[in-house]
Amino acid sequence: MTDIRVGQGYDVHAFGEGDHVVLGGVRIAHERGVLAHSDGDVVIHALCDALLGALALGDIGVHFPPSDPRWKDCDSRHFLRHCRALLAGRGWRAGNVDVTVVCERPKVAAHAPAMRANLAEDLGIGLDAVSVKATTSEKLGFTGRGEGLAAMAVALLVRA
Ligand SMILES: Nc1ccn([C@@H]2O[C@H](COP(=O)(O)O)[C@@H](O)[C@H]2O)c(=O)n1
Ligand SMILES: C[C@@]1(CO)OP(=O)(O)OP(=O)(O)OC[C@H]1O
Repeated sequence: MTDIRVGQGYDVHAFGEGDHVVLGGVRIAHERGVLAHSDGDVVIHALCDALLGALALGDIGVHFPPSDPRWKDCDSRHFLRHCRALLAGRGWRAGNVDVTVVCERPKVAAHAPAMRANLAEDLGIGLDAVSVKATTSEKLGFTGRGEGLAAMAVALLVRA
């Protein structure tokens, strides 16, 4: 029987009108918001895709279609907790997860502890198993031009 699984996820949202972004469930004041059906939390969306990918369960849009009005402005932590339940129902849990946010601004590092705490709570795992990092793209590409932000995630699953 396989004892571990691994998945990866990636998400992008363009900046739009607004005064904050939500990353890892943390509201961060910013001069732009993001264009999204939900709260546009790229950290959680990438993480959900990593968790779903580890069990070949499709992606976040399969489970939460952007055409469904129930997910309009939805707190993405709801999606993450749902993914945890899907895993648990199949006998798995997250072992550790690692997320990288890519944007010039907002600066993320000071918010990483609160983001990690949210993710750890929603996944039911220890803080030491949840990593959140950030990088600029050195002014290159769409993130470098400040057109949007991206996140990449990797999740290792272990038997519950
Ligand atoms: N949105 C961001 C981007 C980066 N950081 C922090 O700055 C450090 C340096 O970034 P480089 O892209 O120049 O390597 C990085 O290690 C992060 O700690 C950030 O907080 N928010
Ligand atoms: C999260 C969902 C929810 O309807 O919509 P968005 O907030 O637009 O985010 P996206 O990363 O495009 O993922 C698709 C959807 O599942």
